[in-house]
Amino acid sequence: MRIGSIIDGIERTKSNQPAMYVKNPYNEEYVAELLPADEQDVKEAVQNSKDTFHTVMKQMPAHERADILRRAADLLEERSESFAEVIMLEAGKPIRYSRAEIDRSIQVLRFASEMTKHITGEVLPMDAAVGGSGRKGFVKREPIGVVGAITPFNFPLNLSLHKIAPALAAGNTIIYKPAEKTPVSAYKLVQLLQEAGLPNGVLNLIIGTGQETGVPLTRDDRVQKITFTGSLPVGRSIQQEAGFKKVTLELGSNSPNLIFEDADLDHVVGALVKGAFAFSGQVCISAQRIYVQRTIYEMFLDRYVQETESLNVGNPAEETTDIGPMINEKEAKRAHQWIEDAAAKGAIVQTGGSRNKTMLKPTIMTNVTSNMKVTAEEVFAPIVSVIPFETEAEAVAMANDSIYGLQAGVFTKDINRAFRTADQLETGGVWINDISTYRQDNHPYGGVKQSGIGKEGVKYALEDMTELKFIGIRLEEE
Ligand SMILES: NC(=O)C1=CN([C@@H]2O[C@H](COP(=O)(O)OP(=O)(O)OC[C@H]3O[C@@H](n4cnc5c(N)ncnc54)[C@H](O)[C@@H]3O)[C@@H](O)[C@H]2O)C=CC1
Ligand SMILES: O=C(O)[C@H](O)CS(=O)(=O)O
Repeated sequence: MRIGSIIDGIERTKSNQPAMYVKNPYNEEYVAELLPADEQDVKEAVQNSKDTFHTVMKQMPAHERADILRRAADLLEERSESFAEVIMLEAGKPIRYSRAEIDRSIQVLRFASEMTKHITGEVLPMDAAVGGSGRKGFVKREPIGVVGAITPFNFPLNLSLHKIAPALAAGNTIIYKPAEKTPVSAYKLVQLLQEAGLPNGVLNLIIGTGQETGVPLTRDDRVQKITFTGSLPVGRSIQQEAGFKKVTLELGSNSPNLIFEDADLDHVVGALVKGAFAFSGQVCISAQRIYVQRTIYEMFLDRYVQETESLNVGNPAEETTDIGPMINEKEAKRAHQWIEDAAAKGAIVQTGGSRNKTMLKPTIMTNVTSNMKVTAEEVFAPIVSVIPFETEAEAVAMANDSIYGLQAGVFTKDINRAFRTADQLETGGVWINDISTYRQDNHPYGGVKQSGIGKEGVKYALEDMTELKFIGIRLEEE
């Protein structure tokens, strides 16, 4: 399979750039050849998106946008197995988890379709201001224009739809720059939306590297907003390059989970095995730091190690596989090195710790300190640290000792402690009696501190992809 950028509905079949290849991270089998775009392609895509915004999108009524999104959801449901297979092949995500991603993507399209018909404004009480009597004031939401969507490899379909679906619902055009590691699902998604009735040029696809295509897209003044999900260094660079446009940044994390002595351990152990190791920890809200009250620390650790060791590690294509490969060998080596660095400083590997090519065994570490990379930075790998605490205040202080603040989990049966702790945690979201890794697609989602700027979750992304316009009238006196 060869794939190129799709601009104004037409696929580019030639490239001035060296070809790139997508390989299955588990066995290195060929998945696709890419024809990467360059800066000139990006410029043409932006001009086309700008023109299409004025000639097509501005005229398209809400009910038509809602219908396209609903038809896309129906088509994705029909083809869910083939999309799941693509994600499994290009990202190495175990097939059961790939299917779960498709189910969520369908929901995101449906939420967006429903929201399209409820983009409302307000009527202002103008006479509340001195001199305002005899005036009427209205606030309406308008689409912002061209949205640049730059996405990561780990949830290639769902995290892309968290940008594309609300942007379409709001009536914008989009330039979609998916991760070069996982562009096949992106390519299939653009084709599916075209089949659902999206006119040419409303969603332009740019296949290419961050440097060749992401940077010029970010810098282009004809783009009104960049919505980015990915790593902190790239997010920082986007913030600097974006100039005078809106920016949403969904970045990394080293999410804390706090387990108090009254928690339901039967639930907590299983939930945190999944929360730390699903998709080999390559989830930005993955449980990375687990704080356990000292009185139950040993009991939790024993059960946690035991349940982790029962995970099936292997081929992501197999139904029974829990843990597959990491995205590439470079990332697996980097993560393995972090384990070794921590061990050299006194950390103990309770289980795991070994690597074979892209396969890193689920790893639990104890005796860690806050200056080790495995706790201080985002590991984005199947590595979790378990740390004891004595008091609620100590647990909250350790959890907040991070440059990140995306989501946290708190486990307790004491409702007062649950809310007290949730109020004090410096994160964009807190789950009580669930893992930091749990996300629903309709709640506001996004970090504080260096985990990002702005919120996603269909309604919230949509709001940020519209501009408020005020229209006032001074009525003539009789
Ligand atoms: N907060 C959130 O919702 C999420 C955050 N992430 C973060 O993403 C990272 C892993 O994903 P990756 O794909 O490796 O991230 P990445 O940051 O390397 O790449 C993400 C996207 O940015 C593009 N890019 C790279 N350099 C660029 C530049 N200078 N200007 C513009 N675009 C550029 C890439 O081509 C890709 O499409 C982790 O750090 C993870 O925490 C991942 C998923 C969700
Ligand atoms: O959608 C999700 O489950 C998460 O946002 C994926 S990630 O952002 O944590 O990687």
